Amino acid sequence: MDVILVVNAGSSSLKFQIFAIEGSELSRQLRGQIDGIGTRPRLRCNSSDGSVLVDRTYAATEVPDLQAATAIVRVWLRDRGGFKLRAIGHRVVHGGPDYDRPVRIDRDVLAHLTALEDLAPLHQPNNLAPIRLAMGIDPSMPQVACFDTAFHRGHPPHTDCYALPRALYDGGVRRYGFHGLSYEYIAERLREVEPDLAGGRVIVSHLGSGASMCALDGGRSVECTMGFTALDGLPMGTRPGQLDPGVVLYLIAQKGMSAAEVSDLLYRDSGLKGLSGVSNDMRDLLASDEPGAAFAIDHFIHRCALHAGMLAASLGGLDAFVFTAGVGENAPAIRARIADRLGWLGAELDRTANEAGAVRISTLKSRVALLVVPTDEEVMIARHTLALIHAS
Ligand SMILES: Nc1ncnc2c1ncn2[C@@H]1O[C@H](COP(=O)(O)OP(=O)(O)O)[C@@H](O)[C@H]1O
Ligand SMILES: CC(=O)OP(=O)(O)O
Ligand SMILES: [Mg+2]
Repeated sequence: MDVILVVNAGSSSLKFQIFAIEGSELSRQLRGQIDGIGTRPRLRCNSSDGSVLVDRTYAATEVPDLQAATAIVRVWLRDRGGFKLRAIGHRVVHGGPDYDRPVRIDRDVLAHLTALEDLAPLHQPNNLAPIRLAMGIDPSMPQVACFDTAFHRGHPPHTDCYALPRALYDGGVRRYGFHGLSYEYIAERLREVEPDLAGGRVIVSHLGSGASMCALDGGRSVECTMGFTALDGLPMGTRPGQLDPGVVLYLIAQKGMSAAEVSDLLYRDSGLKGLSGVSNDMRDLLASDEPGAAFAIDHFIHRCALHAGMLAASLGGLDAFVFTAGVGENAPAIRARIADRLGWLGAELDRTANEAGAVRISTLKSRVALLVVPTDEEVMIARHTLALIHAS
């Protein structure tokens, strides 16, 4: 069976899927992930009919990082056999100013993407490591990079610039936005499940370990809370979200911190983890009695509400608000608190539907449709990969 392997290295998880190629169609064969990397690692993989192929937990020290997770997944996939690998599609978080669509990877592309590693230190090195590994094993294997940033590349310059001297914009310092594969998938999915809303004004809130919101106007991205890097916008598992740059200057000038120390603080020790002193994982915070856990959640909800207001302003109103990703799909208590803060926009939560995990979780009289739509960055990557290998 000819297949495409899709690899998606997030900040706390490694997700993978295998799709059989059936002409111009794809059929999912298996879907797996190691999540909780460094905290509570768990390898799970299901076949297309939902049956469990593996479900195994590890000690945090056994899977401390993405590299260890990649090694485990590689061995597990190799032992399964039965697939003829035709191409590998990768999620690559940062595409910089030059890539506004997926690209077939060669050594030049890889060098270009390597130069962006510092702009996405939690992701880009992890995204590129499996590309290099596969290139070393079989240089002729087609590999495709699909970017988080590409879906947002149509933002006009006056919205994706910072108010800095123009030369910096020209040199690439601009708001790129991230989670674009997730937003592209949701925009397509909305056309199937909610065609009337898909053409309207929609905010998608991708609330996972990394978190952002995207304003979709008629299915096209017009704003994203993330910017030059995936640090901006909402508070996240270990990242602070929006921050006065004066804090960074203060830490360097007054506290004597090096750039590397500030980077570690902002990428690894802030967000829910830094604020709560308990965990970066929303599940742990929801289960905790520590006052820090409740405080971090209060902050998260508050910032989500503020950013939702900003994006609603960018759209000039709101027709639908979509929850997705790890927290958005699985935490009804968080959805309820965010939905309550959208009341001024006319949103009204149906609490029973929310607890039951329905797709539409707003009441019939709600002026804003509240939806839960599971994301699938991997199928988006597989579609792009298939299109590129067919085109070449
Ligand atoms: N049942 C749940 N309740 C609350 N939060 C959850 C639940 N399941 C997963 N999460 C949260 O989702 C996060 C992972 O989201 P995900 O989108 O998979 O992240 P990423 O792709 O950034 O690694 C976890 O850190 C956890 O906080
Ligand atoms: C861009 C980003 O933060 O991605 P993730 O949520 O997968 O960590
Ligand atoms: Mg993710």
